[in-house]
Amino acid sequence: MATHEQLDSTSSRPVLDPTVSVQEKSSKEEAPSTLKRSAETANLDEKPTIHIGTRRSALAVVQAEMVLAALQNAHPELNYEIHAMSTMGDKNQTTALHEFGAKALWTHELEAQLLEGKLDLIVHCLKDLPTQLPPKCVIGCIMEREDPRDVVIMKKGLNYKSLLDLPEGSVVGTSSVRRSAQVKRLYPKLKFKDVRGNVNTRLAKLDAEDGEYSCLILAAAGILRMDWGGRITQYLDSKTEGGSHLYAVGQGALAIEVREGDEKTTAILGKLANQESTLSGTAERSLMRTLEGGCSVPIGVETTWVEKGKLLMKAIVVSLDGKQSVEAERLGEVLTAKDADEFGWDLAGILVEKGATKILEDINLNRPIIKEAGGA
Ligand SMILES: NCc1[nH]cc(CCC(=O)O)c1CC(=O)O
Repeated sequence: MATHEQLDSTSSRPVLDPTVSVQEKSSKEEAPSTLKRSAETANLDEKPTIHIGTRRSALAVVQAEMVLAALQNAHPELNYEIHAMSTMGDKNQTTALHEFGAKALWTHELEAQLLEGKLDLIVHCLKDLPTQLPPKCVIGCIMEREDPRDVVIMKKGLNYKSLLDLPEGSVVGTSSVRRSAQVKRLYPKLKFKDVRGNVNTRLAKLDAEDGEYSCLILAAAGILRMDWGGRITQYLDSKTEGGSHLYAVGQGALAIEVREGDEKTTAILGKLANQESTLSGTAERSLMRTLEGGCSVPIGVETTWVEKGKLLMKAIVVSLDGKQSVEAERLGEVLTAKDADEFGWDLAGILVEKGATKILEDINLNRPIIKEAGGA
């Protein structure tokens, strides 16, 4: 397919970049989670090394360092190295994300390294992981979720706090159709503009004096991990004044991808897994898989444990212009992965009964179809 070349021409071959790899040694004076130039690369002892793959953005590297710290704590008998790598999605900053129509763009170069054995695990935001992983790749664990909500960050110097405060015609920066569709639905007076790049780049664009954005909508999790929580002016959720705004499937949770059958690495990850985050993440992903949505379609969710083993999940599907929407919720017992899968599937079924398919079909019909290189 011609689209293969189109995408490939925007990227060069992925390489593991030694300048940003971290060689962890046993020496106590080294802060375990500090990224440093690896001048001295030799391990001074015989500890086996776990190779951790991640994308290269500042947030991705911070996340990999969090995982490294947790692993070091659980298994100090091992060495860890972070390999940060540019991916095709990082390099193509011009095409709107939803036009790629393929989430796997962000991950398959890392997965190739995983399958070759050059990496032992890959740290991802669960949100960025396609619901269908490539053959021989599996989720080894889902860690405890950070705040999953979206947040509003106002431009420096503006005195507004919330979306309700913004005057007519204000420009909201977001590249997510889930965010823009939900906000359009509630605030038709606002305008939307794509904002690309890593979280730090986006904040710089927001604050630029001649910048056109009044605010950005981002995931709380990324902002909090970068230690920029002070910039958050509003948290968005189902109870927000002005109207409900739901988050992306998997948002806020880190997931670790491993080779299928790699018992050794899977066992090492045991202590990092979080049961509630695993079950809610599984239920959300089951809903999305059933609706065949990706990050490119406006599906929002909110899952809450109302008591131990009892999950409440709200979901919304919105048309791109915000004019049509379907909402549903479900409360039930979720104790196992199988329960979680069925729970998500059931809620998807309710959404379909209420007309979600029509909205999703319209979106898919109007999108340029660009298939991922080698993708199905
Ligand atoms: N789209 C990129 C992306 N993938 C995951 C997060 C946030 C961190 C997380 O969900 O764990 C972000 C940034 C954002 O949406 O603001």
